[in-house]
Amino acid sequence: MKLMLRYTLKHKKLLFLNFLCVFGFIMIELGLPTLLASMIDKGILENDTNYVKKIGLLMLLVTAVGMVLHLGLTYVGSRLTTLIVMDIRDDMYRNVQTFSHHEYEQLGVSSLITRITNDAYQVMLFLGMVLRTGFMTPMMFIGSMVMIVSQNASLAKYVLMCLPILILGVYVIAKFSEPLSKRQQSSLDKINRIVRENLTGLRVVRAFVNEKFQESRFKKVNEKYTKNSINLYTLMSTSQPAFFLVFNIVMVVLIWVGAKQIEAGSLQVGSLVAFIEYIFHALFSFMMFASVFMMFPRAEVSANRIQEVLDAKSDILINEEGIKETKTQGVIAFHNVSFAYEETESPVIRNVSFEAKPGETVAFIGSTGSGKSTLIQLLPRFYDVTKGEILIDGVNVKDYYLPSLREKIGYIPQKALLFSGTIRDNLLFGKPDATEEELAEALAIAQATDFVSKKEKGLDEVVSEGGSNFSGGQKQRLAIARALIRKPAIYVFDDSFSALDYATDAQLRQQLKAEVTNSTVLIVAQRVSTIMDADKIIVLNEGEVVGQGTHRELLESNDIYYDIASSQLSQEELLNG
Ligand SMILES: Nc1ncnc2c1ncn2[C@@H]1O[C@H](COP(=O)(O)OP(=O)(O)OP(=O)(O)O)[C@@H](O)[C@H]1O
Repeated sequence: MKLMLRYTLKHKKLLFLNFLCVFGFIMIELGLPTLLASMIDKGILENDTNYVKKIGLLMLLVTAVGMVLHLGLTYVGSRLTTLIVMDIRDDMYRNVQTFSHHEYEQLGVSSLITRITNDAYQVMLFLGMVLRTGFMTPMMFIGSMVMIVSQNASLAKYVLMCLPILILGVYVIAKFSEPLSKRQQSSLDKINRIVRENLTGLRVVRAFVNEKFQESRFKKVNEKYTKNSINLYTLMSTSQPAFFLVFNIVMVVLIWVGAKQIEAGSLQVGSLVAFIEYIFHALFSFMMFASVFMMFPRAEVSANRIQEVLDAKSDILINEEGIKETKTQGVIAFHNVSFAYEETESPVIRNVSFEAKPGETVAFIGSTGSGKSTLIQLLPRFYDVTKGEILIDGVNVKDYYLPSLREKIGYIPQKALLFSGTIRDNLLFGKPDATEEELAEALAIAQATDFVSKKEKGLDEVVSEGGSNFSGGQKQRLAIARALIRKPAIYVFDDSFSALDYATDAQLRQQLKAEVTNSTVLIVAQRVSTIMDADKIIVLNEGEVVGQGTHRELLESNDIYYDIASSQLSQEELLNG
């Protein structure tokens, strides 16, 4: 509720206009039955045609004004709700951008997508309803009740008698709809997750001929969602017939009692017609308000899910006051660094220390799961160390203004990711103002000139979602070119050469070496041939450094390194390495 109120109050002018339209519309709606009563009693029953015409014209005019106000109300209400939801989505997206990997993992990417799209949409539906009818109906109800009681108190008691029954019904429906709404949104999260997994992993699903299994997985969650939705909508839809039953009973009683009063001469026909009109307004307003009230738990569930995203604070803050400039560029020092993921009990990095200077290449090798990727992700603060410290240019990474820290680092992830757009767009992602020469130079070093020039549109070739129209090796080379364009002080290659053939890998590293003479290079690799020229190789085993040195030194002194190298290189390569 607070969330919706906060965002609505940001648009005070539109809100005021909304109120104005509501107020005018109510005045008109409440005035019409009185005009009608007067037309019947003073015009029709007394055969005064002029009076009928006069009041008829007045009613027409009033109805026209009412229509304009109604149109205004719909326009202002829609504008207001779309603006509110736009603000909510913007704020959610902005906050999600600041999340560390930990918050992404905790909330789940699929759930975040549902929250930004569907939950925001649910809030929009509810607010639309509130703005159009939520304010109007209570006022209309109160106004109509005042007219009902003031016109005929003896008939009014029948209307008042049915109100507690209606209120109880609305309360019961709202109470039951809340848990159903919660379940509905969480099954939507699951649908989203399975669709996402299935579509991104379509090739694996097909290769393993697992379509039937995946289909049944999807069917299961889809059925659950449908069942929940049916229960929710059934619950909501019982409200209308029940309401009309009560409404019709009240009408029958009123017409019965009213007819008797007319017979006794204590009530005029026109007054009874106006009275019935007011009752219709009162009960109809009540029903509309009840619908808003019943929609509230559903919207509240969504609003709470949105609030959760807005409240989630990253443990890795931007640090506005942090250091932006340093004297040196690219000096790295890890001091007794340990790290544990929140989900894992024991540390996956244990007491790691090493140093790297500009012009040096430091490589990491070790069995899968030994902690190589985790270790280098601590550098740009994708995660924060649990113990120890990491210094870049003598400053603890935590003391930097976060964007300045990340600007120092050219990070090329294990899984090359391209954005949809063109090749040029993807390269400019690294440096928006890069010149044509800079683009060409980066492509040349990354060994990408050849395949890019063979594309029909060259740099303007379209990149599909996730870069699916490029091979794994091409994607890796474009991802490397994107990082090279920035000319950062530190390069971090997380197994970024794995999809390249040996010759391209060797050419790329050779050109890279000539290009990045003043930068510090960290390379994670599975292939010994990729890192054997490194100035320092660090061997990791279960998160611990079990060896440091050059290729030659490690071959002689480190069994784990020797085993890895001998499983990949020929005897000749081992000896000449
Ligand atoms: N997000 C995560 N949450 C929890 N545990 C994780 C997470 N990412 C990795 N791990 C665990 O941390 C350990 C180190 O993983 P890491 O990816 O750093 O290894 P690696 O040496 O880079 O492996 P590979 O060579 O296969 O890429 C593994 O045991 C892995 O299961």
